[in-house]
Amino acid sequence: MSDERRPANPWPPVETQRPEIHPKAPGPGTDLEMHYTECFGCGDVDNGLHIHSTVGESGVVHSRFPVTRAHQGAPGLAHGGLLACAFDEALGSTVGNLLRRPAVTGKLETDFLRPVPVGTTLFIAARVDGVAGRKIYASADGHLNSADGPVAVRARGLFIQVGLEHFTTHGDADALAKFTQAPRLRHDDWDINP
Ligand SMILES: CCCCCCCCCCCCCC(=O)SCCNC(=O)CCNC(=O)[C@H](O)C(C)(C)COP(=O)(O)OP(=O)(O)OC[C@H]1O[C@@H](n2cnc3c(N)ncnc32)[C@H](O)[C@@H]1OP(=O)(O)O
Repeated sequence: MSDERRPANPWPPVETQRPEIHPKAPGPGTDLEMHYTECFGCGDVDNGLHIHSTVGESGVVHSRFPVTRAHQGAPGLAHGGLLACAFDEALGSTVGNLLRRPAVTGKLETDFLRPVPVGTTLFIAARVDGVAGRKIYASADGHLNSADGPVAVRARGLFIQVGLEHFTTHGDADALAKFTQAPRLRHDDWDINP
């Protein structure tokens, strides 16, 4: 089905406020470092997605996902679940870097409009659309092979702001300590009160 014929639900689905870019958010032109070396999306992980992101103008973050044979589902084509993963990363990174609020994915929906062949690079443009209390709504378009190439995948995500104890309670406290000691990620520069 073409994009135009897909039913369009209102987005964001609730009344929201305009997102406020954090004063210490990286500015336009900044290449974002991997937020965690072991992250499957942006980290230095064998057969990971190796996504690189750059802050663009007007609250847009541009991410590139080079699709390799390690990312196949059908022969020669990217696996849909890994494409969803790429958008989770791109959206989560946009929320985290621009708002500097720790947040986790509550809901992620994807529209797969065109196949994404191995050997292509998906250019993902993501933005924060609105904020309602702890709920942060973000969306992204994934273009084939260039920033203005045809849109192959679209995604919308709801991120829920959490306190840092979310990660120490449910995750690896030592890894989190290393994560938040990195100068760029100092958590006293975050908005951590949900
Ligand atoms: C400088 C910084 C850089 C950092 C870069 C970082 C990059 C990171 C990149 C990595 C990217 C990868 C990122 C990842 O992979 S994150 C990993 C994947 N996600 C998770 O593991 C999250 C698991 N879920 C939970 O922990 C809890 O369920 C959470 C914390 C989400 C909510 O449990 P909590 O008990 O705390 O809150 P609540 O249940 O009262 O909900 C609160 C509000 O939210 C609404 N709600 C919740 N869920 C949904 C839903 N599905 N649809 C619609 N609405 C939903 C809910 O109705 C309520 O609304 P309201 O009643 O208030 O109106």
